[in-house]
Amino acid sequence: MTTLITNIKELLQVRASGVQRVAGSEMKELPTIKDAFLYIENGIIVDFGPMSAISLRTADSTIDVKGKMVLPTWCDSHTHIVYSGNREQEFVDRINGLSYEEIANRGGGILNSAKTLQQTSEEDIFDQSAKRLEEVIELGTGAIEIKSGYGLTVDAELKMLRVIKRLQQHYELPIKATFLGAHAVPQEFKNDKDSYLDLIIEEMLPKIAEEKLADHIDIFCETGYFSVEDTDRLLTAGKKLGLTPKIHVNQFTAIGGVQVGVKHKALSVDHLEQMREVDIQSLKGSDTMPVALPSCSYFLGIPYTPARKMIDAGLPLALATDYNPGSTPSGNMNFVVSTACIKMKMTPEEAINAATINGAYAMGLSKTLGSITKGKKANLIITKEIPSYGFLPYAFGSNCIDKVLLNGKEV
Ligand SMILES: N=CN[C@@H](CCC(=O)O)C(=O)O
Ligand SMILES: [Zn+2]
Repeated sequence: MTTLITNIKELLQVRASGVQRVAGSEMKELPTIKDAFLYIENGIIVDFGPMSAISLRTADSTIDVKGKMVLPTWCDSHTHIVYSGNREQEFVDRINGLSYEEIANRGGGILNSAKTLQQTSEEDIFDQSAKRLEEVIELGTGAIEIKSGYGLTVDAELKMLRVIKRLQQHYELPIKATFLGAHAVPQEFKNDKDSYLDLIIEEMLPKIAEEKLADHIDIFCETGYFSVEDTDRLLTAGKKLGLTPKIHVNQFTAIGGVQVGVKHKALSVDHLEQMREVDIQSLKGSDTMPVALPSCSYFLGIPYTPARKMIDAGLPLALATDYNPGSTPSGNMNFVVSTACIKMKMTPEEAINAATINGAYAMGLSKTLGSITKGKKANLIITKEIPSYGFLPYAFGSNCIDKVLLNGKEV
């Protein structure tokens, strides 16, 4: 099966193979080809270039996209889209003055979602999550990471991970699974957090490894949740079973989460709304990708990750949604890219790099996704007619996407 896309107004994020991520001042550059073509064979990008260099090719289908742009699909490296029900009441409670922390302390928050999920069948969770996944694919997401963490019992955590596995089998896009059993301390372990960690390490992890249900291990390293010592212990255990760390740190307080992540060679450290100079320094020279989640900052009214400081210090940065029922009930990467420009003062080039190649890196997928490169998957966004690529973040709230292709096929 071959597809030829012709008359592309501008082909964005064109990279030679071997570029796995971009950092610091490199993020300001978004390589493009104007008036381009792109050729796909069996779901893989096999050729592209200026229209003037198009050779006589036959294709099973041709898409003429005059006036439109083509770019790699968004790579959303941090989501919790497998959940049950919603938390609109907490949203209203926050409008009326309660804080996220106060709601959590009253048994709301993550524990509220866990209670609902424990009472929902696997089938029902699958159906609810599949709807969200289909919605974000239409919004241009072509690779995604999904976490467990709303189960908090052996059975419910396994149930979540099995739903993720079924999503992997049903959908065309790559899905990475992350085990987040240490998302919150369940009520019954309130005064005995160590026993909950024992349960995770001794019962959950071996089953997950045996059934090959996860690629990554995550923990909410945060005041009132899990400490740096807990994080160290869990990541050590997870790595022994082949799970790569990808962790929640520095959302509300900076307690050393970045350092423990770097120590364990985490693939990414995510949130980073509270960044000290020492945290920026710790990331320098490491292979760990910092990930910002601006929709979470927007929804909770908390600070934004200091992207400018981080990029200006030479760091790479990825952008993701954090789609979840409590802090970010949105999986719209277009909104993330706009908000990064508007609120974090990232340039359109930086934001697009952060949401494509760097997002792919934060999932361990940048060899196959995240750029227009020969040999990579043809997971592509075809925009509507737009004047420039800067229009994508500028026109926040508008849907600028005409078509999404996964493995070269229109969805
Ligand atoms: N911060 C920890 N976990 C999620 C929120 C979970 C929830 O409120 O349900 C996050 O990444 O924002
Ligand atoms: Zn999260």
